[in-house]
Amino acid sequence: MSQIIINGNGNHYDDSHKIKNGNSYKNNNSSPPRTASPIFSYVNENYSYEIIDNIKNYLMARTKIRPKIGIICGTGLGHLAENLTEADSFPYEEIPNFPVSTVAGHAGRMVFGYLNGIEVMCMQGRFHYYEGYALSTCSMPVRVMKFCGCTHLIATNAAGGLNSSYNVGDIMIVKDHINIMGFAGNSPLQGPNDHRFGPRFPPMNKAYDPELIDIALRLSKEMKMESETRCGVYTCVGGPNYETVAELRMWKILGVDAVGMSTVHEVITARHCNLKVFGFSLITNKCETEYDTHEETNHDDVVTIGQRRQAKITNFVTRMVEEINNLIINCQ
Ligand SMILES: O=P(O)(O)O[C@@H]1C[C@H](O)[C@@H](CO)O1
Ligand code: HPA
Repeated sequence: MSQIIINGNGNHYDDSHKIKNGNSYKNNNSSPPRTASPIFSYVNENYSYEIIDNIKNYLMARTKIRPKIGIICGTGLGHLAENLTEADSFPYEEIPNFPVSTVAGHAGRMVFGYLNGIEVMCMQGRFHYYEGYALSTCSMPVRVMKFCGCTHLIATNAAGGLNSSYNVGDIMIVKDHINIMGFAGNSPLQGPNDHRFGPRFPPMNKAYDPELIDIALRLSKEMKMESETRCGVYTCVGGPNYETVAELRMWKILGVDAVGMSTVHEVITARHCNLKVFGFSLITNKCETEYDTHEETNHDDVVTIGQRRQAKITNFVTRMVEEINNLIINCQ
């Protein structure tokens, strides 16, 4: 029988949705559905410096991995984390003060390990605004990455291709974003600023590191992925509904190439605490900008395309991690 419980961390959850620990976790399909905790709903959660530090201490006491690179796996892209060796995995339920992942295609754990010999930490599942979390809650784990020692963030996502030249399966390196939710005054940095995280008014003109973009473009040539690699502008909508034709047409005029429901607030939080960012979208569907079509975007297709492209994405991220690691070593 399920019951609503409050765990030692103050998180409320229904134990009928609790994710199993251990190896059974590897198969995400076996996980029962999860629900966002009502305590987080629409509240601008105050994840203080001390709380983030506690989360860091919890994790660091339980893994020997000391990552410089943090990775966020987008919908259907969690396979990446399965490639980590000597991995230490932490289900979100078990991490003090952590929210839980509720979306299909997001396993819901923080994984530390080696990717081709390089120490990384990886969010296998992220948090979205439409799950009921404040933007600051959605992007809180980015600060945890910073506290764990990361200097770089790789943010990946599944997105709809709005640029009509994009094909399903393409990788779009994010060169910039348009913060549509920010236009309505919604920001992960809203509220009092703790300057120990970063400045009150962080610049955002180099949100996506130009050097990392150049490296990614070079890699795409070396990996013979040039014809399926794009470089464009991403935007994040609140979701969970996909967009109307009129909305998509408007964003196309505004210069958006790909539409998703994440990443922007994570990148803002990352830049606020001075992480260098590389981001890319897997184009999982074409955005429907005509009325006379029978096509409809659906989440199952989004997840399926992610799974189909997982080998390529894993190779690409692995090469990016190697390149970033070289940059880090050369800066020491
Ligand atoms: O977590 P990401 O941004 O990769 O997931 C996208 C946006 C929605 O969560 C979902 C819609 O299908 O995929
Ligand atoms: N719109 C918004 N988010 C998405 C889409 C889309 O078409 N595809 C995957 N995530």
